[in-house]
Amino acid sequence: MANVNCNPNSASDTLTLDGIRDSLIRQEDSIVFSLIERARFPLNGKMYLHNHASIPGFSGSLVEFIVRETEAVQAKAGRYENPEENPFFPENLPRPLAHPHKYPKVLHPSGASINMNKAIWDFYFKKFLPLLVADGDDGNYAATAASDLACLQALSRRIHCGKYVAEVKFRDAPNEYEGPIRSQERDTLMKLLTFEAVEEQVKKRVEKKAMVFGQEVTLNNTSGGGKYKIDPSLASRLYDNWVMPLTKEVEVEYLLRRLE
Ligand SMILES: O=C(O)C(=O)C[C@]1(C(=O)O)C=C[C@@H](O)C=C1
Repeated sequence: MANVNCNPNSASDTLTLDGIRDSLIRQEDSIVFSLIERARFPLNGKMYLHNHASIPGFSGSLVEFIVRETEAVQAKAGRYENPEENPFFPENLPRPLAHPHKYPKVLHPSGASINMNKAIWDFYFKKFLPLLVADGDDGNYAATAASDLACLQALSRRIHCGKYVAEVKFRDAPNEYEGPIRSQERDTLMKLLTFEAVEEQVKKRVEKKAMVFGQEVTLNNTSGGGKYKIDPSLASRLYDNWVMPLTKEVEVEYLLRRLE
């Protein structure tokens, strides 16, 4: 079974760039499926309006309400004890009530302070979502918000795996990275960690996954006539414009702190 985790399952599992890339490839499936699920609903724009839902004792949009409440429940169950998981609303999260699982510590401790979720929230709602879904309002707000959260969590998990990618790149070539880390040269670090050929493959594969997962499956061999549940080129654009640039930003931020 392909590994969905960037964090190794046990302290003895070695961290390798190939292993982490395999996990990123597996996570593409989760991301593409979550987009297909969200695209079942129209925009349902009222969900995103501040205070439109008039929830007693709560100030914010309905989607914010659902994300905050869901994160609180998941925090109690220990979700954010996993160093791969980052909450969208980290303030005042309840402590875990469930018996904690011991995750192997492979990251530098200062990596925990990196949380890119504000940028993820902003691009997802302001730029990406209007391209993904049809205009309109079908009133299915709670189900729609739950599917937004599934997209956000899958994207956040993938983008924050940049911490593991950066850690393994540093361990594989400390001599190359130490100089630019000491002089805090962002641009040099960005160049060192970029592999354009890999990025091209990622974009092509994600587009293909959107075609394969988003086609109509029938029992006779007639295809859906080239109709897909989401536009395959949009999946590739999502990675090109936001997912990979933010993953690289996580990698740079991590490396800048790596020798603290
Ligand atoms: O695979 C890597 O080396 C990564 O750093 C991940 C990733 C990506 O986000 O997919 C980001 C930067 C590289 O240029 C290639 C791919």
